[in-house]
Amino acid sequence: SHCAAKATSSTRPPRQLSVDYYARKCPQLEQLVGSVTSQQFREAPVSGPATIRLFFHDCFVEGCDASILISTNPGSKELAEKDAEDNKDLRVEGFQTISKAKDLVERKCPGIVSCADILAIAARDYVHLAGGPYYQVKKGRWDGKISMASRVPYNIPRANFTIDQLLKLFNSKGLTLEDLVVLSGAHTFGFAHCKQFVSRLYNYRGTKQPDPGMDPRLQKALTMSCPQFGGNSDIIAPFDVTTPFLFDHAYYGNLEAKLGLLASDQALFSDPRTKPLVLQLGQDKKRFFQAFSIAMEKMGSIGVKRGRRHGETRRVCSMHT
Ligand code: HEM
Ligand SMILES: [Ca+2]
Ligand SMILES: [Ca+2]
Repeated sequence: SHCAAKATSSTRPPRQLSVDYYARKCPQLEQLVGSVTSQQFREAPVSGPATIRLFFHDCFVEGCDASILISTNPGSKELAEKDAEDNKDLRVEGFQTISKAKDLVERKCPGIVSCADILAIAARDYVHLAGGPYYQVKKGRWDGKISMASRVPYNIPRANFTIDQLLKLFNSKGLTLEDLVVLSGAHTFGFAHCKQFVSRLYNYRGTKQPDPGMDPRLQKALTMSCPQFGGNSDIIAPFDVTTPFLFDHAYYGNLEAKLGLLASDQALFSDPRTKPLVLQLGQDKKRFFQAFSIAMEKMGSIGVKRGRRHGETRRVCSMHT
């Protein structure tokens, strides 16, 4: 009847992604993206961590909709997401990867594939290229119409967040305590600027002492690159002192050894809710890889859009259509 029809249309099933979404319209999509990511990876390995972080920052603001890729309109008062303070340190290599892949995909399958899906595929490619797991990527995300710097701050976690703050934010995205621990494992590669951890090196919480949760040898080494005041703001340190370019489970072993770089990393080991999982993942690479694949799929489906009302398919990822 009339009422039943109305009920179905307003309670549509959750927007679903699928592995074979482009099977008919762009069957060679993954190869096209793969040719770009493998070349970029050879020429600039930092493209890996750069792109995975880009994907994370995209999904946490407005959902996985490529809102992070939009450039601020010259002359506009409102800044786009990528120009927000918390996104300033996203490396260009991530943006370049997506722009190159999109150019190639547009040549072969014009007007078909969203930038959001290309970002999800490229992130997976780099995880695998760096030695991590290979997992299928579900597709069907539309690109978003909104990109506002003002929506970034309360959606992106900070290096000094407590586990309570991290959990609250992750829960608000539909992610669990386990997802938080597992996804933080992405800090198995890549780098952070001194300002993100310098508060742990000299005067931790006003004690005039370093953070007791940091190994003294790591603390010493980091003070060499990061002076308390007036250092070079371009200096970076690896998240994983043992294998900074390899996607492995060393991150968790490092936390056990007090070698976590950010306070938010080391907090995963000091909090009794997350410590058991850190210990397990540190001992079991296979388990970490499986869990990471599942958690990336979950993160990759946050706030997914479908249809013209909320979405668009861009020709150029940095510009709305
Ligand atoms: C749990 C909360 C998290 C916090 C507080 C956090 C914070 C940070 C910070 C401060 C940096 C350094 C930025 C810089 O100085 O340039 C960074 C880098 C990075 N983050 Fe996270 N992050 C978190 C979760 C994640 C997640 C979930 C992922 C991906 C799944 C991720 C992937 C990365 C990667 C790969 C880098 C290195 C980027 C590069 O070298 O270019 N992070 N993160
Ligand atoms: Ca987004
Ligand atoms: Ca590593």
